Amino acid sequence: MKLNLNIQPLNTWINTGKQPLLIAGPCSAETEDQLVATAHLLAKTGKVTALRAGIWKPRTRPGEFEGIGSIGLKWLDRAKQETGLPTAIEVATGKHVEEALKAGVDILWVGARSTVNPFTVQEIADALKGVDIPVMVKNPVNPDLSLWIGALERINGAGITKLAAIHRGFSSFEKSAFRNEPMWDMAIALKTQVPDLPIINDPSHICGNRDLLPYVAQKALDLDMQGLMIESHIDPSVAWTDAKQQVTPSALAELIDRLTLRKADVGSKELSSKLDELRNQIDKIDDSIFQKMAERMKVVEKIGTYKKDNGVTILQVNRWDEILQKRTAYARALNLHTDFAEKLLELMHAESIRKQTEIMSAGQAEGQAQEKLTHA
Ligand SMILES: C=C(O[C@@H]1C=C(C(=O)O)C=C[C@H]1O)C(=O)O
Repeated sequence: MKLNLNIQPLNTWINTGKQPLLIAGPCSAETEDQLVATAHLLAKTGKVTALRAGIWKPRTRPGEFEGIGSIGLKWLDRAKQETGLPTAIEVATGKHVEEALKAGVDILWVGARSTVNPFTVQEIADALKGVDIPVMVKNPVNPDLSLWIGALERINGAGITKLAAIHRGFSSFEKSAFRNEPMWDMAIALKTQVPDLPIINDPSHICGNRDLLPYVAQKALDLDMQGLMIESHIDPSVAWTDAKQQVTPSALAELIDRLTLRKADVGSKELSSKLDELRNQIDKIDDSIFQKMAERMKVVEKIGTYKKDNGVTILQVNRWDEILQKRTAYARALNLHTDFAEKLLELMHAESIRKQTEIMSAGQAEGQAQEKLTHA
């Protein structure tokens, strides 16, 4: 289902001339020198679209550096005057919005910890009423697409049409190579539901360490995201926050140079007719996969009826296990990824269980209704 948000195209409110669009700057504004010097080095790379810096930092545990606060807004303004870079900061309260607007900040973003809380988002939205400023909404900490969309709707509802989403990954109990699981499917689902909404990827918070940045940045661009937000510090080794994931401005420039830019627009006739031909093949194959699925479901229905008549349970663990083993081995032989085969089988099995449950309970529901009638 497509969602209608009132959004202005990205190129009407940010300079999309640089490829890729890049918002860079330190995780936190620490001192005036650190911020201004970093900004100059970033501007010198010629690759940066806007300067970011954390002024108020939401920290998980108390007692950590919680941002330099309002004074940093003056430093940010100086950096902007000296480099010409527009500025971007996170706001988490109505008061932050007021102060940022007064200080002439150009772009605001709502952080992941705020997006989870509709009260906070509404407070920010209320403070933005009647203001014409670009706002970006980071995904909520937890993988909940509705919360992300809800926050975008609240900000849009306040009249903000220069709107974008930021994909910064999702918190997960299981430890992996990433600080925040990318769960790319969430960003794809958002793009599918709100195709006009630009999505900026934040490799720094997904990765949590600088080594993984190129991989995530490239993947984001290949998924047709509209830009990147990457943390950059003049000397990451002494950064007060997120030292491991920040890169120097020159390392950032190198990283950007190594990215391969691909176009979303299929463009030329030759390219599009070749793609059309291959897509026709995909259409036919997909149709036959669905026909086979429907055939399988017909057999499942017969099995369901047979089990019902003979008092046999729906779930048959041994048979299910046998299917999992045999089919994943077969999939491997066909060069299909085991995870993919398992997921597909699990989906089919769940649907098979659902269908058989429907068959088993059909009579039951009728019986219960009959019983109610006779007792009435
Ligand atoms: C269809 C059956 O019921 C369930 C569904 C299965 C399937 O869809 O392949 C396999 C085992 C059962 O858990 C069956 O018992 O064969």
